[in-house]
Amino acid sequence: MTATLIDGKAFAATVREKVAGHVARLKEEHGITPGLAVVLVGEDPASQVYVRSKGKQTVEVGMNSYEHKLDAGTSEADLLALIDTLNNDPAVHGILVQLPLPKHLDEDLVINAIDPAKDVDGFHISNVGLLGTGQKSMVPCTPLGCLMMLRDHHGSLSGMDAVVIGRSNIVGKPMAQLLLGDSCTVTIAHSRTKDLADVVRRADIVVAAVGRPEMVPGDWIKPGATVIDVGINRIDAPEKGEGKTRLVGDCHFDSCAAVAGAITPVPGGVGPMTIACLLANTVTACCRANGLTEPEGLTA
Ligand SMILES: Nc1nc2c(c(=O)[nH]1)N[C@@H](CN(C=O)c1ccc(C(=O)N[C@@H](CCC(=O)O)C(=O)O)cc1)CN2
Repeated sequence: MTATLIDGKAFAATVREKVAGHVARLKEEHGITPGLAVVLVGEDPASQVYVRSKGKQTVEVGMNSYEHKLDAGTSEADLLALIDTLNNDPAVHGILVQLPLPKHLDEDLVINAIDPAKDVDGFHISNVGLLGTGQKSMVPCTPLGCLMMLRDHHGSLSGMDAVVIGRSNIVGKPMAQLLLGDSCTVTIAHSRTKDLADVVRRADIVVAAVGRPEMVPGDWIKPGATVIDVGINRIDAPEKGEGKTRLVGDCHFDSCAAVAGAITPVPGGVGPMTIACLLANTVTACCRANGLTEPEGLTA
């Protein structure tokens, strides 16, 4: 491997430390404790792990955590009623509904019921519009984490060629907006993109967010490029024993790392930054709600 490893786990720890410092200041100087409400509907095992981790890390940085675990059969009306209660609760500065939701619930309707000022996921249509027009918004956590790591590694991103593979509302589209905001020349590639390999080969920055295990091989990567791997895919790992699995990204790590200048690993890359940025967004939302100066370096 020749690439520098961008250690998301270590970087996330520094973000959490900064968040904890701001939380302590909010308590001491203003008597305010930021509060984050996380809503989980159903029993998806991965979602349960993420929600537990969010609650634990929220408390560790000194904030209040409010967990709402609802039955898989919860009606849309009951979920919307809970969101309304949280929207009107002054102790709650951030609201997050864990995705995916069970099939009978309309994700767009539910997300757009959250007060945009408390939408720490940045998925509400108002925040999407504000980000798209370069205005102050809540920024989705995963792309924000990627941007923080890229800025930390490169300093300025101005003028760099960036290719985002994947056009999801949660990662691909907001990631492209953020890179554009930092004056990159941005291409969004997807499943219908012609000559994907050639498109990716032009990029100084590759952000892979397609959810297809090891789809990007090293020979697609321009020598010295920075590879940000958003994918978290569980695959069979018979080499570890019968029935065993392991996590891989959307990029084939060994071949990409042999060519890239820098690369994020999976696990331990983008994933830990997602929760760290959620905490950062909650502090930002709390400061904005109280008319206080928001923390520097924790937003886009
Ligand atoms: N409302 C939301 N739902 C979902 C989001 C989100 O940002 N908001 N993102 C994902 C899940 N997610 C957080 O919710 C998340 C995914 C992965 C990680 C992480 O740290 N992954 C580890 C590996 C974990 C493992 O061993 O399985 C890593 O990459 O190192 C954190 C958060 C979908 N839903």
